[in-house]
Amino acid sequence: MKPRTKPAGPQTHAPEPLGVPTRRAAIKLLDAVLRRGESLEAALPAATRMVHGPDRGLAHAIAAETLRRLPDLDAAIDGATERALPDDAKARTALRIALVQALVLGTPPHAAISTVLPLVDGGPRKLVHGVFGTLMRANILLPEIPALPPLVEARWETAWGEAMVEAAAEAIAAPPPLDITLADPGSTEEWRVRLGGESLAPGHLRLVDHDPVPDMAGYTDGAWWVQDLAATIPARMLGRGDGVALDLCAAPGGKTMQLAAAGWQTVAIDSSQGRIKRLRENLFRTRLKAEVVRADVLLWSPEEPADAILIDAPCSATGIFRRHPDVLHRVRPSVVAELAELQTRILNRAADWVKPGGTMVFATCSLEPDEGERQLERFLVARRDFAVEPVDPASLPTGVAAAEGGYVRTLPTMLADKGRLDGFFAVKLRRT
Ligand SMILES: C[S@@+](CC[C@H](N)C(=O)[O-])C[C@H]1O[C@@H](n2cnc3c(N)ncnc32)[C@H](O)[C@@H]1O
Repeated sequence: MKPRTKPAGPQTHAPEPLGVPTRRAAIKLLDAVLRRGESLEAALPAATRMVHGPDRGLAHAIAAETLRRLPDLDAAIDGATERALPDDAKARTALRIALVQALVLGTPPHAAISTVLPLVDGGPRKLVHGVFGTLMRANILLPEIPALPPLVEARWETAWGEAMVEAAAEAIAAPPPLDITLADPGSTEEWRVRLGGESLAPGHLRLVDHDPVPDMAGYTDGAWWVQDLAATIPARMLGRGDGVALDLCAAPGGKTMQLAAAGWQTVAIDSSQGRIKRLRENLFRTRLKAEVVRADVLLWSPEEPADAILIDAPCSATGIFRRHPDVLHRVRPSVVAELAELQTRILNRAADWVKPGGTMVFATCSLEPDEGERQLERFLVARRDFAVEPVDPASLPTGVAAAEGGYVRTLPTMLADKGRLDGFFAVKLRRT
């Protein structure tokens, strides 16, 4: 006879204490970046599947702030532990997110630790509790100017010098101000009066204090879109539209909208379905017109050569580290080398699509010379039918000038008293 068992019923679990799933999501985000080399943006949907509404934003904020302050958080942890914890130890991860909440995000210490401890149950709970308590009792503060990860610091010091490294460290302390681009540059003063802020170029406004973007006047009506000032430079370099412009690697469409608003007959090409969807939504909201093509530019080609081409090439994105601090921890030299090779292929292919006498702008939001200056050097050797076209100084934002080689290089040292600039490289080339 079979032994009697309890009838199977629905499984019940004790509900987790409030706030714990959000911290678990933050840890998943950190794992995705630090262990698997994914971007925060790409990891967000899967990591935050179990949290909703504002808790998603909180999970993202905990992970992003941890990445901003990682070397300083680790230094604090190492100063309070007898033996250094391995980089990927559960205890270190738990302490990082408890500390960042208490020291940066203003979470009361008891809430910061009580929402983290359940995540190390059955593991190093005592250690985490003890180290956190020691640091709180010592009233530690993180340094005002964050430390950059040592490998990034060394790489950027070699490329740009000490002053740039200092500026980058200051810049990582907080997310950048909000830059917006107006569809009609002629309305800049009108919108400056309505929204406040400062204009650093025609059609640009920089705002420090503002409402959530969708609630701001003019957003729903499509009068403007969010776009970092440095990111507007490549399309500014092409000037007013005169013919057909191909926008390669176009989504989510910041530069497509600039080109369309400047009068170019614009064709926007991108391979990503999700990002193309956002590009279409942006065009719909701003009522700007462009032909949208979903294609891999390494396989696609236009029916006819174009008057102008803008290549905002896929890159390491290290220039936008203020908004995407994950790049500081996941972009290794091998990643830069791979992307530089892809950029070379896209650039050489697109060069054949420029009409004789036409222009091409190549740009990357990178602080790695291999994705900018070196890329240009290689291209000019390979393509004798192209020359660097001088940039009209009036097309550049306040405080930005072309370098001696005719290209534009922006660094976080620039506009230091006005909220700084992202790192960008852009060059305008003419087919002779
Ligand atoms: C720097 S982002 C573009 C940003 C965009 N230009 C803007 O201003 O909003 C690079 C884009 O390149 C696209 N991309 C990457 N490889 C591609 C390829 N082989 N063909 C087409 N698009 C590609 C990515 O999907 C991504 O949207």
